[in-house]
Amino acid sequence: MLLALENVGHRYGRDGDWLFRGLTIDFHPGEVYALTGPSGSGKSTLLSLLARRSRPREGAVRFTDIEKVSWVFQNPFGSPHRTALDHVALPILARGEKPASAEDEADELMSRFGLQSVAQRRFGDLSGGEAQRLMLARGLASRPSVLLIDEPTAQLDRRTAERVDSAIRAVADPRTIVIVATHDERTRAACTKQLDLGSPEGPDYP
Ligand SMILES: Nc1ncnc2c1ncn2[C@@H]1O[C@H](COP(=O)(O)OP(=O)(O)OP(=O)(O)O)[C@@H](O)[C@H]1O
Repeated sequence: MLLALENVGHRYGRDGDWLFRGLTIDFHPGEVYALTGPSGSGKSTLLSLLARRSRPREGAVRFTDIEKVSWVFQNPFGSPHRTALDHVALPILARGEKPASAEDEADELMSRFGLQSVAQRRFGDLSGGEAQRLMLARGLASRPSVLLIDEPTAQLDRRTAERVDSAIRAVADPRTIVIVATHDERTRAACTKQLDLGSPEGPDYP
């Protein structure tokens, strides 16, 4: 499995400023990549290219054996009346697992993200940090080749954000390439590799 950028550059419009150019990097499963840079540096744009939602103006994004790309958005969303556990079990059932093994796998994911005690709580009653961690667990439950996470701590206070940062470490998975767009220095530090779109000398590579 390979996800790679080869000399990728992007700008909007024919005469727009280049957001980034010459990005070349291979992304590997098991790593958690922080994608950082100031507002407007192109983090969301690069996530869209990696999700195949748009194509780069120059260079190429290579997808080899990438079957599924999932997103975790900035604002957690779910079914307010369903339990937290259901949110994780459903994508496992959707993969075709039997109910008993879906339940075991969902339990394992809930404990991995410190959510055992809220497993039977309704989604609508979760705190912001719990809901955000649940989104990470749900993201992994669908077993994507690539998991894109957009600003996971933007809406959270500092203490809650710290628990999400430790969940960022838990999201590392040998089957999955994880890429986290973030402004947050602590979230960045929680990742295993860093890709900075905003450094004065141009992009920094891991
Ligand atoms: N569809 C579009 N058409 C024209 N310009 C766009 C489009 N999408 C984004 N831009 C511009 O491209 C630049 C980069 O936007 P992008 O959202 O990728 O940055 P970002 O680093 O994710 O910013 P933030 O941290 O504020 O979310 C911004 O100046 C934005 O206004």
